[in-house]
Amino acid sequence: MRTAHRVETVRQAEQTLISRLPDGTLMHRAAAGLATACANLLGKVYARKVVLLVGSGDNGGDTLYAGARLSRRGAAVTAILLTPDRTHQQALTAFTRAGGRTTTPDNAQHTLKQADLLIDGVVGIGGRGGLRPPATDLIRAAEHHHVPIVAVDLPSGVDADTGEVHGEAVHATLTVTFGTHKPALLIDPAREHAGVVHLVDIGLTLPPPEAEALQHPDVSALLPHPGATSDKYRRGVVGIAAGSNRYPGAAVLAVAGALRGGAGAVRYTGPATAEVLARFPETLISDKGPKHAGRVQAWVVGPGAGDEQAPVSEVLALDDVPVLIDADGLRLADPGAVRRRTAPTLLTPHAGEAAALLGVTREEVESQRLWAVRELASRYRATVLLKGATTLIADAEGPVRVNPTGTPWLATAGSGDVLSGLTGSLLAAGLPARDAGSVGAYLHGLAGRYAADGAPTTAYEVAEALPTAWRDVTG
Ligand SMILES: NC(=O)C1=CN([C@@H]2O[C@H](COP(=O)(O)OP(=O)(O)OC[C@H]3O[C@@H](n4cnc5c(N)ncnc54)[C@H](O)[C@@H]3O)[C@@H](O)[C@H]2O)[C@@H](O)CC1
Ligand SMILES: [K+]
Repeated sequence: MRTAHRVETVRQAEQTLISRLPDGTLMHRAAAGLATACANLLGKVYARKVVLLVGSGDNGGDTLYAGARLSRRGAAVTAILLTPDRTHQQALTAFTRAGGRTTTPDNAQHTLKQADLLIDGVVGIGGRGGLRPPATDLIRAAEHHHVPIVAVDLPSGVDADTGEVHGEAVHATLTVTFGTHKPALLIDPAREHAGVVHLVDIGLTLPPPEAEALQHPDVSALLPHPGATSDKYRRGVVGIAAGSNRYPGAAVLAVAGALRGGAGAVRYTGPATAEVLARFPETLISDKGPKHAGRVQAWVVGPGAGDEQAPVSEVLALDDVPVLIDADGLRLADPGAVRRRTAPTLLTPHAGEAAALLGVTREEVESQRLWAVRELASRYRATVLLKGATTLIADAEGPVRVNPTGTPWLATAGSGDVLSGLTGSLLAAGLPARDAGSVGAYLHGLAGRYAADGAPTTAYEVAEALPTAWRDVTG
């Protein structure tokens, strides 16, 4: 599990540790990890030209100490001091003693152009807002000359706690972060600025995180494993109330996902019976609507539903069954009915659907994804899975889950229907809504990568790749 903590939490953990250690220990740990990561990126250090962009806080201090280490190993290191009178003094002394040179922003253009590496020490967790001049121009110049950038703790300019970006921010090749990830390193749009993220352990003891990203072993541990005595009912039956005369394909794709999600059986109700049976003869069919469909451990409602209100209301009224609401179902669901439910409810909007539910623009959702997912979870008293390049899964409280496996190729018609079926199946197999959502998103993302393999793919192929993703995770 990768975990991310808010700035306030990091500072508290640091204070506890600092009081027990000799002065400067943490900064030296951070700088040592940073210098090693930079050396690895450079390949060889001797005679390489390294430029430091040094801000006014301890982030600049880390950078100068790392620069001193690289200088001792033979690199030609130049520090651009953004605010010379407010530079970390001890670090600056160590840096110049190690042979490092300093310059001012006005004289830095030529040095930057020739650099093999730029280390961004403008701001870390103490940063507020986007990049400010003169750092803005210097970063732009480095990006223009294709100089690789290593961000110290965070790419400067991003908001550490939310992943929001207000103004300009560094685009790093590598971010070396200390003690724990920060939410901005997992959540878009900031995450896209971080490049590869490397965590340096500086010995912090931390409370539960603000955000977390599952990895293979976490997903493997959560996946349902049928025992010798499991029959199809014990493995769970997932009900799919989806599709319409206009969109029968959504039903087929939701069933395709559901059949690969670990439930023992898939029951379908809706107008696309013929299409579903033609593709999947193993589906149980019910023509009486969700309420009288027979035993079901979780319902999926909404994909391709068009304006069919009745199945949505019926499913929401089934108070002892977990329900996943997707696509058209989100628009058709009465918020009061969702809030009143006692069994788990999982809403799975994309940014546009989330915007409509929140009464804001799509751009607002995309730029404030953490806020949007939490706000929806709190308004609906439900678990919410907000789809995107990094899908977020949140309850009103507790760590938000961030899915790390997404691929842009998943932005294809019908891909969301497969995800709803798959996730509903996991719900039926007994996973709590947050786990079903995060495991579903994880497998779906991996399957998308397998199906695409660098070329456009289709939703149906994503569903077909789900068993490969499952085996990859458990193997
Ligand atoms: N506290 C600790 O024990 C440790 C801190 N470490 C480093 O210290 C950093 C935090 O240091 P600080 O609290 O000094 O804060 P920062 O160095 O992140 O930044 C604060 C300074 O930047 C200025 N500033 C804020 N926003 C700005 C912007 N948009 N543009 C330009 N300047 C801006 C502020 O006026 C302030 O002087 C961490 O990110 C990490 O790199 C590490 O050495 C590990 C240990
Ligand atoms: K930084």
